Order: sequence, then C-alpha cells, then structure tokens
Amino acid sequence: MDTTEQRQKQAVLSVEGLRKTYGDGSVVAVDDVSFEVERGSVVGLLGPNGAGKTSTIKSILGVVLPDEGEIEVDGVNVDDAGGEIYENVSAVLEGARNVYWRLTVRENLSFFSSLQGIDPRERREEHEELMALLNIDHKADEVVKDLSRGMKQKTALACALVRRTPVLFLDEPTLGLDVEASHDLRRELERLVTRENRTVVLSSHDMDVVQDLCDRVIIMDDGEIVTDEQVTELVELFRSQAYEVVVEDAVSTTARRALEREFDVDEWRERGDWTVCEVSMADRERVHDLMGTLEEFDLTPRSVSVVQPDLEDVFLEVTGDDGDDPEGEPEDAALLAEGRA
Ligand SMILES: Nc1ncnc2c1ncn2[C@@H]1O[C@H](COP(=O)(O)OP(=O)(O)OP(=O)(O)O)[C@@H](O)[C@H]1O
Repeated sequence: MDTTEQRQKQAVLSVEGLRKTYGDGSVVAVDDVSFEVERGSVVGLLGPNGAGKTSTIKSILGVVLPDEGEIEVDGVNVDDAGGEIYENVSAVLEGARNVYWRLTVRENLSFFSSLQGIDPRERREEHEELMALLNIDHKADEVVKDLSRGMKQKTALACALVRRTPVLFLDEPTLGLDVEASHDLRRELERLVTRENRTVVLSSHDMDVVQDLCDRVIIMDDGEIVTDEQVTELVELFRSQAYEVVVEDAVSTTARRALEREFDVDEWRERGDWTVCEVSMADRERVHDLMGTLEEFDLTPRSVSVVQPDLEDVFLEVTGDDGDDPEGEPEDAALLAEGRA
C-alpha cells in the first residue's frame, strides 16, 4: 500500500473540489477546495473574515448545498446521506444556535445524547462530569435562553461532546470562556482525540488555542486553501533570520543610529534595565560584526538568540493580513503552493 492509499484509508473526512457560491453565483465563497482529515487528529481551519471557512463547514454538515464537489464523512457521502450525516458529525457553530434555548442545560444534554441513540439515563454521570468540567453544573436546571453568552457557548459545546460523533466541528470553541475553562476544554479535547480517536476540526481566530491543540492547519483566503501543513513544519518554514540581542545597558541614541545604519534593526524594546534589539541577518557571520559594534559603544551583550515565529506570525504572513500586500496573492503563500504542486 503506498502512502497515498494509507492516507486515504485513514481519512475520516474527505472534501474534493468543493465550490460554494451565493446569490446569482457572483459571490464565490469557496473555490475548488480539497483536503482530507485523518482520524484522531485535530486540524485547524483558519483564515481571515470572509475566507470561506464557515461555508466549507456548512457544506460538510449539509447545511448549505455546494455548487460542486464531493464530501465524505466517515465513509458516508454527504449528498447521499441527507440528514443522516448528523450521526457522524456534530458541530458548534457561531452563537450557540445548535442548542434548544427553551430547554435547560441538562435537558439539552439528554436530548442530544438520545439523538445518537444513547439512553441519557446511562450517561447521567458522564453528563454531570462534563457540566462540572465546563463549569456549568450550577446552571444545569436553568433554561439556556436565560444564560450568559459564555454559558450558552459552553452548553453548545457540551451538547456537541455528548453526541460522541467521529467528527466534531468547533467554531471559536473558547470564545467567551474564562482562562480556566478554556484550559480545561483544551485538555478535554486532547483526551477525546487521544483516548477515543475522535477527530476535531477547529476554526478559531485565537492562534494560541490553535497552536496548543492542532496537529495541522489549513489556512483559507478568498475561498481557496493557501496553506495546508503540520503546525511544526509551518512554523519551521517561516523561521526568519531574525535574532534577539539582549544588552545589559541602556543604549544611547547615537549607538542606536549606528546599529541601525549598519544592520537591519526591526525593533527596540526595553526589558527592565536591559535593552532588546531585534535584528534580521541573512548571514550568521554578521553576528560577530554586531558584537564588534556593541563593544565600540561599550555595550555588554547578555544573550543572542534566534527569534522563533509563532502561528500568529505565520498566519499574518500567509494571509497577507499585515497590510503589506492587501490585494495580491501573498508571496509566501504562493511559494508554499509552488512547493506543494
Ligand atoms: N448566506 C450568504 N449569502 C451571501 N453571501 C454569503 C453568505 N454566507 C457567506 N457569504 C459570503 O461568502 C464569503 C465567505 O463567507 P464565510 O462566512 O464562509 O467566511 P468565514 O471564513 O467563515 O468568515 P468569518 O471568519 O467572518 O466567519 C464572504 O464573502 C461572505 O460575505
């Protein structure tokens, strides 16, 4: 079996040539999008506002009808399955609209559990644990419509989790959660994935959450996939040649100007009594020249380290959202696409 076959065998979600337009077809939300998601992985679906993430997720859920494309979830074609696809996927979409606002939190959990053919009485303990984990147990008997936005969000999450579907879509799962609940939720998702081999597709603008949870990220822009990589590889790909130099002294304006003339200084920062200088250097040997210039000005370097980009930096580079290139295709995205072709 070659690697492509192995990959296909393990894919629990497969999207092929998806296109979704709205209105008379002039709004192209998703354009020829294809990807697979392996069972037991957490994949981030990212992109700036209007990139086409929600339209992609809604097409997979069968909530909107795609113009073109084939979608399979756990071996079931979404087109053929109709409403039955809900046995395979659960989702928390924006605004907790997938729960019943007139039912209590506990009633919602029982309802969604029974949807899956599970007798909620058998799962009472599990439901209590889940409510405690998300810190909504004290609201268990309140109707959802009276809850705060964060509590509604947690209820929606709990309802998606109790359904135990092979694939779970989460749109901004930590939005409105306090720090502790956000942390607990991340750990709970990790547990689901590793212990129960479930698959999570996560859409979030919080790159910390994405970097913490996702093995791989798919970045969309303008309805197309611009990047599809493992998080570690992606960060490595975007490692810049930037160095952070910490100097044990305040740096005079004269010294700063001299350094800026000689080197590509990106930023100056103060760290207590120390000064931090971030500088880009294509040639590592230039670090020695930098040390020489510091010595000339009687400055004592404390450390020199390579600056590691985080997912936020990568995202901004890939989507061109840093304002450098608002119109055209981002240069790095084009390079990545070339590399993958
Ligand atoms: N029901 C609709 N009718 C018309 N246009 C729509 C509709 N839903 C989405 N669009 C358009 O399709 C494009 C993609 O929208 P979509 O909601 O899929 O993006 P998104 O990446 O989820 O954005 P966000 O991060 O803001 O939720 C946008 O241009 C949006 O205006």
